[in-house]
Amino acid sequence: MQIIIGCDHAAFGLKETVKQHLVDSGLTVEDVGAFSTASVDYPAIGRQVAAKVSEGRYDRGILLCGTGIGMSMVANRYPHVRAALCNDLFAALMSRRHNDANILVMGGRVIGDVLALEIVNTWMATPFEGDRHQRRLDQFDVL
Ligand SMILES: O=C(CO)[C@H](O)[C@H](O)[C@H](O)COP(=O)(O)O
Repeated sequence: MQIIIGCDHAAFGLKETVKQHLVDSGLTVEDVGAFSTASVDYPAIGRQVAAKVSEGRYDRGILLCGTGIGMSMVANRYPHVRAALCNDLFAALMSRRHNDANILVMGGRVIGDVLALEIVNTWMATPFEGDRHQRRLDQFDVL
């Protein structure tokens, strides 16, 4: 599975931790930054990740910012992107089972590294249940 990851300055440390965890798990990860804690504007990073997932160039994306809210807003403007803000394990589980989320968003100022890695593990391992949930996803793109 090909993963693309991005963050802003507020979640740089968490991004490094998550990226290393994914690489250690044998996954290929493209990192589009940020590459330090110097202040950057999160939309520029969120757009890179969302565009590549939207185009089908990556199976899954991970976006990290201070709260996760701004990255979620940016990513969900792209067709075929289902970005889910998951700062807890239940949201991570359900975003995969019911929403087939293809971008995981977390807030680096909200959760700690240990919980974040558990969320990543859950989100990566949980399959989409399809059926009635697919019917509902099919109703997303009405414009
Ligand atoms: O949480 C955010 C917006 O939803 C962003 O992730 C940013 O991290 C946050 O706004 C950055 O704030 P800062 O005061 O510029 O560090």
